[in-house]
Amino acid sequence: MRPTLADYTHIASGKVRDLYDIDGESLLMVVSDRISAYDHVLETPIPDKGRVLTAMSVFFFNELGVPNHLAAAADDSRIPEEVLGRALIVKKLTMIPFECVARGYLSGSALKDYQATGSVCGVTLPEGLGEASRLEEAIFTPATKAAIGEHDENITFEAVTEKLGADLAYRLRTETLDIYLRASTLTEARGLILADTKFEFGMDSGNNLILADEVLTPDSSRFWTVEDYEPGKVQPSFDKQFVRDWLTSPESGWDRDSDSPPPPLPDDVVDATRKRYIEAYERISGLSFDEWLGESA
Ligand SMILES: Nc1ncnc(-c2cnn(Cc3cccc(F)c3)c2)c1Cl
Repeated sequence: MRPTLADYTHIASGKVRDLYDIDGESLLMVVSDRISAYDHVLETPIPDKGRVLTAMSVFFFNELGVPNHLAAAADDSRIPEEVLGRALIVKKLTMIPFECVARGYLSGSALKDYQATGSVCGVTLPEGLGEASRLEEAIFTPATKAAIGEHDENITFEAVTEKLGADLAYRLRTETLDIYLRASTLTEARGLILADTKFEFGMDSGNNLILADEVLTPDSSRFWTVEDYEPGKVQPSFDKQFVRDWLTSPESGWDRDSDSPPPPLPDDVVDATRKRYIEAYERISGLSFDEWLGESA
């Protein structure tokens, strides 16, 4: 007989995820089927999104072979039935208060910083770069963790050093770039560009650096297709483009610049998006999503 979520203490919520305390040492990280777009959490869930993103994190935690916070199998008996397949038991860590972002391509806030200053997080880049330019070498672009609804703020490596000391700052940069390089090599061989990704690290009681949170999911990363890659313009998001296109089409009746919440998504957009998440997982992992535990929504 599995426990229920009510047996656990809710301790944090992100836009699409929730964190519970199990016993003071282990946490339950629950991924919902919610999807966000244009800084709004949409009212229409994407069935199985939580399970696919959980399966992706587990695949990469196993693939990368670096110390991580997974503390039990994905079918551990402490995981409630209602979240089986989209929840993981993780070791409670002392989290490092910075988002560790690796970028192999210039996009989003990094592109804005580059266009304003010629650099990103204090790293000067070559002239003449634009939207989605591939960088000769991936860069470490740390950021402060913003509250829900706010944007993370890019900071310099020196600022991280000031806060954490040089040793830990160097280790974070090295780990972040090493993992990005290995993951992006793997995904690109399967036709998907990992343009950038965000890691979170924590320290365990033995003062070891542990890879935590979600890893290399479409919520923590930008995925583009190799096939459609064309620098100089905003690349279509592998997983969210159907949602973005519909929300900005006349059919939705929504004005992105207004404060009004986005309307519910039509079934065909939901279904196409669900299929994209499953496609990303199956192409990257080489596994069938049908084999992943939990009930398909
Ligand atoms: N292993 C860990 N130990 C201690 N704390 C965390 C931790 C705290 N915050 N977050 C991000 C977050 C916020 C909201 C919902 C989420 F599912 C995740 C992760 C972790 Cl992963």
